[in-house]
Amino acid sequence: MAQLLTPLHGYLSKMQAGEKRFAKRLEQWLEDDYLCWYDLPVGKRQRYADFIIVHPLRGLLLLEVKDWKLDTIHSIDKQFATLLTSNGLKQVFNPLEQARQCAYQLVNQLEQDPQLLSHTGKYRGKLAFPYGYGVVLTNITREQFEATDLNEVLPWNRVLCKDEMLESTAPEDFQQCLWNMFEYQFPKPLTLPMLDRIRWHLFPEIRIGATQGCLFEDSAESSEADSSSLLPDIMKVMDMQQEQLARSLGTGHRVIHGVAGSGKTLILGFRCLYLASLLHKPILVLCYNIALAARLRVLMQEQGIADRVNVYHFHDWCAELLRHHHVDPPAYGADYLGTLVQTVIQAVASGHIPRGQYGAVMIDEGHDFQPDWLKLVSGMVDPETDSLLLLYDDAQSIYNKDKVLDFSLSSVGINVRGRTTVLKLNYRNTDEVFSFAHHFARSYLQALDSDEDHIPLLTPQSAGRHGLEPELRHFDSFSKETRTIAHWLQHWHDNRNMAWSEMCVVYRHTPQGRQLHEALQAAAIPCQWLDSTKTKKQFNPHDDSVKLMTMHSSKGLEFPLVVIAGLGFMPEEGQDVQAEAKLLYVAMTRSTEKLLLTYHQETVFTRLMQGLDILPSLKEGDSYCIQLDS
Ligand SMILES: Nc1ncnc2c1ncn2[C@@H]1O[C@H](COP(=O)(O)OP(=O)(O)OP(=O)(O)O)[C@@H](O)[C@H]1O
Repeated sequence: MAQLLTPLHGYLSKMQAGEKRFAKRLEQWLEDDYLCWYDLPVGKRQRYADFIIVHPLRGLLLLEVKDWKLDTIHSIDKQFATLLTSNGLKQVFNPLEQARQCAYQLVNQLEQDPQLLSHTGKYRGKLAFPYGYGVVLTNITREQFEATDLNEVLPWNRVLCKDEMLESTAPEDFQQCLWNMFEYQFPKPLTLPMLDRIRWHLFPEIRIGATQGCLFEDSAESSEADSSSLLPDIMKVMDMQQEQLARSLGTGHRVIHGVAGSGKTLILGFRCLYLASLLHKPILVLCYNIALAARLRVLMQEQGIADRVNVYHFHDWCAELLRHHHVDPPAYGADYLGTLVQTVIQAVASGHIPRGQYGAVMIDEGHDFQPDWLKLVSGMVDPETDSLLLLYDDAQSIYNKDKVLDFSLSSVGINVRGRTTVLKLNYRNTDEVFSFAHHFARSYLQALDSDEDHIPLLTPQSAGRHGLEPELRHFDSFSKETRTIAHWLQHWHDNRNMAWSEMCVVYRHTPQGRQLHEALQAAAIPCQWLDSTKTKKQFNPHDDSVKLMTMHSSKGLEFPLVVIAGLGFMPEEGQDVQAEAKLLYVAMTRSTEKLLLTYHQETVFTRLMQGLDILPSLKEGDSYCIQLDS
């Protein structure tokens, strides 16, 4: 079965009858290695092709689908067709010319990418794979076609007719009609990286990295020669599952249950961008973590949609709702936050705060939300769109002390039967960091009963990127630990060309944060300490400073280098060991490249880590850390 990357269920209502039939045939009759998209704007000039099909050996095919009947075609030439409609004669483009132009635009763009070209032989300098284009006439049979002179403007091999896509048609015959539309065949199949590059060029919105998130290229007029010199060597795009998921999120409620680093926030970004161009009401993005909310706000600003997407951490949103609707907030005191939430819930119940205010609501890190919060938030979605997305990873639930999600989602107004997707592949961490974190945490993470309404605990898989082994370092005292960390940071900055903004130091308790901050200040290292609500709200990952924060604050964030300091203080006596282990797991999985863990006294965690045979044996002077305090 072909992979339809624009999943049919979201598009069937938009499709003409013939398009629906054709899409179903593609899904049924093409094998797994065919990729198909429907009705997406492609490339620089944002032209639409009804269908795009890519196959590793066959190449790239663009198709226009027409439900025309023979007697509705008044006249047709190579450029235009005149149709008899209920409103009289109507002139439209010849569909083959449409498909041809779209194909040439794309081919021109793809030919700017040296990695997609042949470098030898007669096709040197041309695409290293074939391409074709054609027309599907869903209401004209081959016999009818041949009885006319249509062949003069629609060559027979570039047309697939009604009787070639019937239920009774043999799949091989259907495929043959598609392959007749290619003029050439190449012996070598497209490699996976080439397929990713093609997707990168076709659909800017699925790019990851510098240009990730653009739904539209900067300028349709920008010179192709210019852009070719800027093409990255490695093109990162969403994987097929992520792309399919991102494109399939239509109306209704949806849960994405993904392991740490599986691209949940990436999909949220795609979704915001897409919906911002469609919806009239604002979009609400909520999370629990203040620093994550700040990071997401930066993301929305970078996408140019900050005016249409409201990002808050949950309690900030509650306070903002009260302010905006002139409802008195509770007095500061014990359980201020709990009372704040209850005040909002009551104000909504009494009609002082209207429901359904948002065109779409997205909840990142939904595992930290309590049932009454989710109920409140789900009531805020405009019933017309009913668009709610909950992103979730139980292994990272670090705030709820009680058993997490020990309630059904339907009990809080979230209806996701049949609409839960699981993402298991961790892209953020290197295989080394990922294995270390996973081996450490797995004995503490217990699976909950799972059905679609309750969220199971997932076993993550590594995407397989390799890097340095994590390191665990012991010191005689915590003060020596903090001074050494400061020295290492300086070393990486000066000798390893690492920007300050790429480094993060995390700790468990405030006194350790203070000591670390003092050590970094004493070493004159630019440092942003997220020690208050104000500084967390000001967090900007791009600021040229080392970030210092608690493990809780680090959730949802990522940095090339993560130093986890003060392991000797974890877990403290009387603390819930499982909860502390989860917290440590969250902190470890923030690292995209290097992970360093430090401690000054043994604990149950450091002993467990030393027992993990994946830790490297440390040789003096032979590590990426530098020797200090000789
Ligand atoms: N298909 C992919 N190819 C390459 N990199 C990817 C892919 N998907 C995600 N990433 C990268 O992996 C990292 C983690 O993605 P993201 O922050 O969206 O994950 P997450 O599921 O929200 O993680 P967490 O729950 O731990 O916060 C990001 O740097 C993102 O760019």
